[in-house]
Amino acid sequence: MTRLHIDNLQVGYGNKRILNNISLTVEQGEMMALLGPSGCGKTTLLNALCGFLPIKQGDIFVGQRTISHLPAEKRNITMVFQSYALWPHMTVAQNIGYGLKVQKIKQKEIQTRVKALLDIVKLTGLEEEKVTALSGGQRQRVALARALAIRPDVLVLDEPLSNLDAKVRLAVRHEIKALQKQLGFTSLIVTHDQEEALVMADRVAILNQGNIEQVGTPEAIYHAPASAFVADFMGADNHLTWPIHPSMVGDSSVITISHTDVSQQRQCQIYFRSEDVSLSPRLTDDDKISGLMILGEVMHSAFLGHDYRISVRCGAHTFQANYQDNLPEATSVRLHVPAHALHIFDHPSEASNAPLSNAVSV
Ligand SMILES: Nc1ncnc2c1ncn2[C@@H]1O[C@H](COP(=O)(O)OP(=O)(O)OP(=O)(O)O)[C@@H](O)[C@H]1O
Repeated sequence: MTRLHIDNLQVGYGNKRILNNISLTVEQGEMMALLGPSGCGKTTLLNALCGFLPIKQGDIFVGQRTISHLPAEKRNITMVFQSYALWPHMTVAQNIGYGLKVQKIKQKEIQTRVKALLDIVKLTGLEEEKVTALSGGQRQRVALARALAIRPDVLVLDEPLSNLDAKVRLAVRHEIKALQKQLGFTSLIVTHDQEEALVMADRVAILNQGNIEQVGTPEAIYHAPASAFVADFMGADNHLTWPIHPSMVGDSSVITISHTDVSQQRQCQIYFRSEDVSLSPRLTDDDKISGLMILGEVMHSAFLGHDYRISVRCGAHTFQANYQDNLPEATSVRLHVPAHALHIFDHPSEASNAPLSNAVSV
């Protein structure tokens, strides 16, 4: 396996541009997750890499080799599809060995490789079964083994787990990750599931409307989102614009912030996760508090299992906080978010949408 480098790639359908100047490197042996909302261009990028879709501009390198001009079968990039795309009339072993047969590899060598792969994906004993007799998780492992059989330079996986039910999905997720570590294959996995990307990938690339918004380790993407889009997409579901316009806060509601990066002069957007909110059902007058403080009223509570999701109204705003108890409607509450959990960005009306520091002491 080897390094994949995408340089300034533009791809579209007819006159419709879908990917704008994408540059991305997946290091040798690395698993990169490509994460983004529906329609942002994830599948388009994979199709362009595999040679199923022509590129309009830019280049794709596998190691030192440029492959943009090569037909799909000469690129040595293999795709694992969401739908498995197995041959239903073939056995497990025939499916795994299919690509090797096409490459006219000797039968003995095919048998050796198929046997080794059956062992790796834990399907030994099922080699003579028809794939239609297998479960979804087993079929996806056959698809993975088939893809690995031809020893591709790069493996791309297009939402490989989305047809599996929740429990099997968790198991196969860990199996693929363990296999990737064991065999060290270079891979790009597409998903729209944040948790899947964080668990499986060494690094994550966030795609938004055909542009890369951020590339980083799962921790960096989660704790230090580079844009308002990434913060929102990665679960910072509470949002407000600062300074608050007086009309947005009622007489009995208060939002205050003590944060060195936030001034009354400069407009910014503040994002935070509901799990980072401390809710207290008593209104205490604590002026030593730092970070964001919000006084409001409970609108409703929803039972989540481990705790409750409390919706709190503050003027024209609604915020979400997690809390251990159910709270009656109209209870007065205080929400507090520590400074380090606030993700603060310039307002779009300002010059850029760059993050201001979100980890300063206040
Ligand atoms: N064959 C096509 N012709 C024209 N437009 C297309 C075609 N295929 C996809 N598109 C458009 O390209 C954009 C990106 O689609 P793509 O399938 O790459 O998104 P995605 O991020 O993979 O979405 P999802 O998560 O829903 O699979 C969408 O606006 C889609 O409508």
